[in-house]
Amino acid sequence: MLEYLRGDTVERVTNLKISILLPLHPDSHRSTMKRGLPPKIAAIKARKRQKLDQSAQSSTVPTKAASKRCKVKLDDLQWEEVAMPDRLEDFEGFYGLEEIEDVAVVRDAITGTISFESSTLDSLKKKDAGQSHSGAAVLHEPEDGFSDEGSWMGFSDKEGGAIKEYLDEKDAQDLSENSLRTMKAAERKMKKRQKQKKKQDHGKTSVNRKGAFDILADQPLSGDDDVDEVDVSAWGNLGLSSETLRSLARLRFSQPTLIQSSAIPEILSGHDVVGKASTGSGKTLAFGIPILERFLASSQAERLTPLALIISPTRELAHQLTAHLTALCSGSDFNAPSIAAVTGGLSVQKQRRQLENADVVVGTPGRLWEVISSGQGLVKSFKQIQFLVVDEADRLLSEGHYKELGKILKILDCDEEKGGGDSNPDQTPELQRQTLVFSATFYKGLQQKLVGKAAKGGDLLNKQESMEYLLKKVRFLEGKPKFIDANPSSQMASRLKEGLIECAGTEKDLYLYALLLFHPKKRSLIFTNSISAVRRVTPFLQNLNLVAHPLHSQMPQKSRLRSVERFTTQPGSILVATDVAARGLDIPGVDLIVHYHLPRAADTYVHRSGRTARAKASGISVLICAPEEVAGVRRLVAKVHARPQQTVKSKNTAYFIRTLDLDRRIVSRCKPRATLAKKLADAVIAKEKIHSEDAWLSAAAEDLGVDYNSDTFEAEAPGRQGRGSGRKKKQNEAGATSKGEMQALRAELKALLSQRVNVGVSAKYLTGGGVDMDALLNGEGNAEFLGTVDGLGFEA
Ligand SMILES: Nc1ncnc2c1ncn2[C@@H]1O[C@H](COP(=O)(O)OP(=O)(O)OP(=O)(O)O)[C@@H](O)[C@H]1O
Repeated sequence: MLEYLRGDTVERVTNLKISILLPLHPDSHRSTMKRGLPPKIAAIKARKRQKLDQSAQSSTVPTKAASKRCKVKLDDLQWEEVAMPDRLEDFEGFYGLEEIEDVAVVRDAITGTISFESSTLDSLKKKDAGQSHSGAAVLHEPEDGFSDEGSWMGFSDKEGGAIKEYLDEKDAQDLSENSLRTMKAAERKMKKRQKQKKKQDHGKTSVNRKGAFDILADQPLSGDDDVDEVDVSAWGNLGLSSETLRSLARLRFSQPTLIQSSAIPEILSGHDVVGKASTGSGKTLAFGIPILERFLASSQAERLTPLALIISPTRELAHQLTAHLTALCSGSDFNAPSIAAVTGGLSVQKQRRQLENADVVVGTPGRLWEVISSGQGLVKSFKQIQFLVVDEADRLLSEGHYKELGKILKILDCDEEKGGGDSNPDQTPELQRQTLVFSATFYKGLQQKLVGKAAKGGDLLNKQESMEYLLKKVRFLEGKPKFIDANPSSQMASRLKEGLIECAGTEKDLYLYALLLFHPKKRSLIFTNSISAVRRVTPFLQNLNLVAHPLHSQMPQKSRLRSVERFTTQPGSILVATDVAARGLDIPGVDLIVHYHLPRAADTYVHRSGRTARAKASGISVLICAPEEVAGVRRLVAKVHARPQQTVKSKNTAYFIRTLDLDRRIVSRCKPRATLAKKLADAVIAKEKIHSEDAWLSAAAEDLGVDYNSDTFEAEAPGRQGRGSGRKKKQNEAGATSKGEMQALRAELKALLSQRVNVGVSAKYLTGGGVDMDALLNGEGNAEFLGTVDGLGFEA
């Protein structure tokens, strides 16, 4: 039986476990501060003691029920501190939790006074009697310790010595328990590695169901015979181990990219590095290879804490980085490091378990903070990492994203033994880790926002400014990191073609569809600025028989991964996404990027466009904009292409993004089907919305005990004529489309989709590459239209 203990209202309970949360202050004899222990160490000790006590009791005390109880004062009870989650140490020792087991709370039936009974002292006495626990404390009969009034008088000196002896013994056991745990952890790690090795030997992967990123991890494997034929001599002067060179051969990476050849030697020599290089230029391996080298060089037995922590702004990127680094080690003849992804949307418990064995941890700031700070001992373990990598650094350090990263950095940097932290810089411990910061973009606007000024424009930061900005946010080993700018003149991929399509704001859906028809069966990524647009555009395209998948942050994590997986595996599929997909995603074979909504900032334009033309591939990035947006877009793109010393205003040299030529007759032929597809999509969305609003209002009305009728509510609700009423009206109209009307619309659309739109198309497109003759002859391509985006005015 268990009851709450509240002042003197407590009833007699047996085997009560009392847990109280009490403020610790220096005067309290239970305070961890009084014992001179930092809260965390006290917590660990308490945990160990608790375990030992439990095992001692289970081995020495016959049963709790059978043991004899004696009266004891509340304050004389053997309170035990409870290990607190690391996060609570942020309260700087203000709170502590203590608990005690096996205490009976007794209320005198006549006087109503409360007293406590415990059998713990009794059990200690039994240990002394040498029943099973050698060297246990010597205690007198519990009754001897009580005064005539029955209150506990405390231990004599002799007895105090006995307790000390008992505790000393426990300390010795603490030590051996500690080493036992260390050995067990090492054993677990070794077993895991052996398992991995076995799987590698059998050419298996550790995942049953391959997701998008698992596929990436498996991708580059080839037979060992082929590996010997890959010439990796170009990596020769970077000082890499034979194991890493073999892995690179397996990946068929015969030479390093510029950022890799510049950054790897610096990192290997122990420097902090800030690396800037264009999208798709191999920044992941620029930090991944040195981490692998350090892993191979260090003895596995001596490392029981993670070697590296890699922080990514999005979940998808975190999983991709995990897969990319796994691919580097897949099929290798060495024991591969264990790489754990710690991202939101997946089980925290599972991730905590994975962390126990992880050599490299890749995660998003929010989940990392949650897992590290609420775990026990994880902060200590992460303080020992040798590499901290901040990928997409300008994003992670920007306003709105820095909060959680800042908390992680603070907790890793603070010395809890001295009460240090960034509020107490003198006591901030010396750094042991290297910090590696990577991105394709570092923006001035970011820095201005962070120092509280309004951001004007989005000018690129030069080296000096980037440094000043970074030094404010991140601690570096040497005070000043090495700054490596692999592409000082441009952050856009060299094989990227850019263009814009001008159309009325209300016709973006139509032009998007037409653009996709000009680009049949090619993997396309469409960016919008809002989740609602993703929800609308995806079914619109699906209604037009295009294979489209949604991706936004409000989707469940499993659906997010599924969308990316399908986009990666289905040829010619389309991903409609918010900017959650803008950074870092490395999906092979993305041919076309469409900015359905204009990017809000120059860095977003760079990163969105960077999802194509990666490594040595080529690709196309197209902005769809309304006439009034064109001038702004041109300025934004010119800014992105401006060289560091060049002003955007110097018209002669400024980059000028071309307007693409879509055959307007084809666009107008697409209009009826696009209109129908939009109508159908809007109707479905409106029905869903009305249904969910209705369900919410019905539930609210039920809670309030009032009747709810949606029609009356609509008619009588105040303020319904105000802002948004037009949209609401449209939504209601769309939602009112009957089943029969929907069926008729679908049939009409089906008939339209069975016709080709480019019958009798201008010969200009046939001869100018507008029609893909190979696809036509092979019976491939789009059923409605045969063409390629090269017909849009790009030079072949
Ligand atoms: N040395 C190399 N040779 C050939 N391909 C490489 C090499 N290094 C990396 N790659 C490939 O290049 C692609 C892009 O690499 P990665 O994702 O690291 O780019 P990134 O610079 O981080 O891009 P972003 O800025 O968009 O995040 C990946 O598919 C990767 O496998």
